[in-house]
Amino acid sequence: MAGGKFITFEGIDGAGKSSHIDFVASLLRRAGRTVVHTREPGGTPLGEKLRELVLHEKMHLETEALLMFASRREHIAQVIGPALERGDWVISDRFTDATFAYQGGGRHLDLKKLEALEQWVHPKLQPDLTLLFDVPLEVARARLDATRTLDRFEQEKADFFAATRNEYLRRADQFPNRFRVIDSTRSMEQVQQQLQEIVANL
Ligand SMILES: Nc1ncnc2c1ncn2[C@@H]1O[C@H](COP(=O)(O)OP(=O)(O)OP(=O)(O)O)[C@@H](O)[C@H]1O
Ligand SMILES: Cc1cn([C@H]2C[C@H](O)[C@@H](COP(=O)(O)O)O2)c(=O)[nH]c1=O
Repeated sequence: MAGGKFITFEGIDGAGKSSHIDFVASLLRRAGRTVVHTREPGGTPLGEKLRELVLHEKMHLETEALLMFASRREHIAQVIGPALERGDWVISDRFTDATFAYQGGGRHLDLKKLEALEQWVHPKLQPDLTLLFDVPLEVARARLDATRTLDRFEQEKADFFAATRNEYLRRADQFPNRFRVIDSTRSMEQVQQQLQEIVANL
């Protein structure tokens, strides 16, 4: 795929990633890039229907993981792949690292099964850059409690988020060339400053 780059935003619920996506998108647009801003699960009409299901219906752990990858398959076919082919830059609020962190780390699904699904669904596609917004659980929880009605994931207990966060950090260690860990306990301005430096170096 020529020209464009694929940037993903990750972190436990309430870490602050969504607050900074528009900021990064506008930095890139100012630099003359065409930006496609999307999200997972979701990003397509079918993916958004699957999002409603996985965020609100009780289901078997493996069904949940398979639906995440079903949504992703459609997302790559309809949105991510064509955008990168056109040379656009794609910013996605979550991608496959979220499945490893939430279903693998948080729910303890065998990582080998997830690796097999990843190989099936996108054997050649990986983000060029993954921004991991990292905060202690209590900070994330306080931010969520202050702002919204919680979905099925957001209602999980502290040990689920501890395991999810650990898996994110383990992957950041495993793929240091792709991940940048953002200390999201800092102020919005400080986080934006760091993002500006990262984007300038892309
Ligand atoms: N650096 C920060 N300092 C203080 N508050 C922040 C910071 N970043 C985000 N917030 C606030 O925390 C709340 C949650 O942020 P946001 O929705 O961006 O989190 P998120 O990681 O995208 O969560 P989710 O994945 O559940 O959507 C928002 O009210 C936001 O304004
Ligand atoms: C892609 C993906 C997402 N999730 C979870 C993580 C979040 O709790 C929700 C998505 O909502 P948000 O607005 O981005 O916070 O879904 C998951 O468990 N597995 C995945 O692969």
